[in-house]
Amino acid sequence: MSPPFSLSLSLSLPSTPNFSPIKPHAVNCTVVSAVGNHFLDAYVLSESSLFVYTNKIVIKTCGTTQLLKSVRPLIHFADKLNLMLCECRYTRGSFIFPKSQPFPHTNFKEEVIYIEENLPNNLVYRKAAVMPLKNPSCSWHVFTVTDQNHHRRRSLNSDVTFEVCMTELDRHLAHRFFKKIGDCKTRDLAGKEMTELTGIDDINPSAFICDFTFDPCGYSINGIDDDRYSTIHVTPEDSYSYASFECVGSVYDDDIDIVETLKKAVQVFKPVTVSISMTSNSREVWTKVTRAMEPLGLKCRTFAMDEFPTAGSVVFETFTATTRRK
Ligand SMILES: C[S@@+](CC[C@H](N)C(=O)[O-])C[C@H]1O[C@@H](n2cnc3c(N)ncnc32)[C@H](O)[C@@H]1O
Repeated sequence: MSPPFSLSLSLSLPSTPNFSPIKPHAVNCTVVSAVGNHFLDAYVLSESSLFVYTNKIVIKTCGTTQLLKSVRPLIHFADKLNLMLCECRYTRGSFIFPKSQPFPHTNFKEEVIYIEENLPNNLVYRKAAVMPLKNPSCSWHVFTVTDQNHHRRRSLNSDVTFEVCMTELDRHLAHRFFKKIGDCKTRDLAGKEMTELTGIDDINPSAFICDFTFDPCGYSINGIDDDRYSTIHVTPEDSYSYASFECVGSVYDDDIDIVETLKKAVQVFKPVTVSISMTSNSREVWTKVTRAMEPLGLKCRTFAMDEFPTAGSVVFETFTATTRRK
């Protein structure tokens, strides 16, 4: 029997206008940098990140990429390695520029149909939900699908995955993600400098990182810490500034408290709006998160919770700044 593997896809929010990078492949993004350790390989993409484990692939893209077009080739290559897909998860926020999204990202229903059409027949247990349903301009979309052997299995581990979207970043802080005029540093050096200047290096000091600066602005970083990954992507342009942060941690970790990590990441940007999705087996973690955002001047505006086969509980909260930032 083939060993099982799982596929996790997430689409980040904005489409970034005003540039036309060379994007030769089906999904419309390319690998720009890579690191690896004993547990996983982490790739920075021109539009976000890709993490490859022996039994799992996590791919995150944004803008006008066609993320879901990766499903068929990934399954094809997994099959060549004699791996059998046992679980697939797709998540995304609401599109900021829905009309700019190319097929198959036309609407959530169509996206689910597209994924289903491209999945093997063994994945029979499906659930799709929009959270909260009543607020389509600011909601979290989750689709999970699993095979017979996995759908009842509630993972016993304490992992929690945070997917954070931040908009209207503090202008002064966002401008630190622009290259200085006349700066001829190599991308590696410029990336290292941005990582230190912005305090991103302090989010998880034990992570092995891979940072990348774009020209004339924009920044991406992947961090790997044993079997866990974290990633940040920054679009600092004033009129549509945006940053995403995603990480995996444990609800029981004391040494690297996952909620502290989350707080540090939000403080790097001091955004006006933040949405946080938490996927875990713990129903308690969201209370810690809500409490942690208050001292940062962020008030919880919406809350939604749902259960998904194998994924566990998904909690989605949105926050806005209580005082308008400059
Ligand atoms: C960090 S990159 C891609 C990450 C994506 N926005 C996300 O949130 O996942 C986006 C930023 O890089 C800049 N950029 C410059 N050249 C780019 C390229 N060739 N491809 C993608 N982004 C580029 C954009 O203007 C934007 O500020």
